[in-house]
This record gives sequence, structure tokens and C-alpha cells, in this order.
Amino acid sequence: MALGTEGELTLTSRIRNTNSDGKPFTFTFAYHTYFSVSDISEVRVEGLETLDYLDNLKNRERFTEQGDAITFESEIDKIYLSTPTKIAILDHEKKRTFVIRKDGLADAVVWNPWDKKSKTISDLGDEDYKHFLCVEAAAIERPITLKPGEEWKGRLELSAVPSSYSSGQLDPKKVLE
Ligand SMILES: O=P(O)(O)OC[C@H]1O[C@@H](O)[C@H](O)[C@@H](O)[C@@H]1O
Repeated sequence: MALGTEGELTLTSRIRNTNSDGKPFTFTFAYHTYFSVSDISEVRVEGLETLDYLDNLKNRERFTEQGDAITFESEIDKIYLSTPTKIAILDHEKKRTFVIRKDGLADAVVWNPWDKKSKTISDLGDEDYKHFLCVEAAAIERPITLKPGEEWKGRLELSAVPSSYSSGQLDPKKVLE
């Protein structure tokens, strides 16, 4: 883990197959990162529009995301597939954007339990779901297989940047370039 000069946080994970029995090892991976937001209903995620996803709430059935940036009005647990290396979480109220950059992790899980499921999660207060969003850099659709001696490396970089508005719209160039 490294903290950069611009305040960006970099997490690097290495997984090696140390089996001495010659057997390969297969795994899926996700950085379960929780982002603090002012109000989940005011937040949008950019970078995942029009992508295919597996819906964890519908037995991982495959769908294609329609339309604009992702916004939130109910429980969500989706695995977006073949995602770009950059994803942004825009928080209008806080005028802050989280930028997620990733390597070696093709997928991205977007999760918020909303009100009903929150009540079943013991370490989550009933209203906590309003103030966080999980966007998780992941490798799920295509699990990683390592032969003995092989190593896999994944990398996640997180940064928070102030958002700017023009005519009530965020300038996407500032966020995604
Ligand atoms: O409690 P954790 O380990 O952060 O996981 C929370 C969520 O993480 C997501 O990756 C899963 O798709 C959800 O089903 C799960 O509930």
C-alpha cells in the first residue's frame, strides 16, 4: 500500500501458487472498497454505462446496462464486466469525485444493500446504507488460475478530487481524463 504525493492511495496485491503438489490454484478476487458519500440518492457512477453485467440479485443473470451514468434508488449488487481501467463516483453534494484506477482486474462490483438488507447486516446501522457505496475492482467472470510457481498481480489506485460544475453538469473531462 502506498500513499502518493497527490494523496492517491495505491494498493498492490500479489498472489502466488506455492503448492508443492503440482496442482493449479483458481480464485476470484475483489477489493471490497467502501466509499463514503453524502447521500446515495445523489451519487452517480461514470465509466460503466452500456456495459454488460451479472446481477447478483437475479442468480447472476447477464444484462446490458442502458443509458446514462449509474444512479441509485434501490438495492444493487451487480458485477460489471470488462470495465475500463478508470471509474468515477461523483458526489454532487460534497462536490467530490472519487477516481478508481485499476490494473489486472477486469470487472467491477457495485453494491449497496439499501434499507431492507441493511437490517440483516449486523455491523451496519439501519441508515448507514445512505452514506456509502461499494465499487469493487474485481476479477470474477474469468477466475484466475495459477500453476505452481506462478504469480498474479492486481493493482488499485484511489483518489479523491474536487468536482467542478458548469450549468449544473460535471465536466466529464476533468473526471475521466
Ligand atoms: O461485507 P463485504 O465482504 O464487504 O461484502 C459486501 C458485498 O460485497 C459484494 O462484492 C458482494 O457482491 C455482495 O453480495 C456483498 O454483500
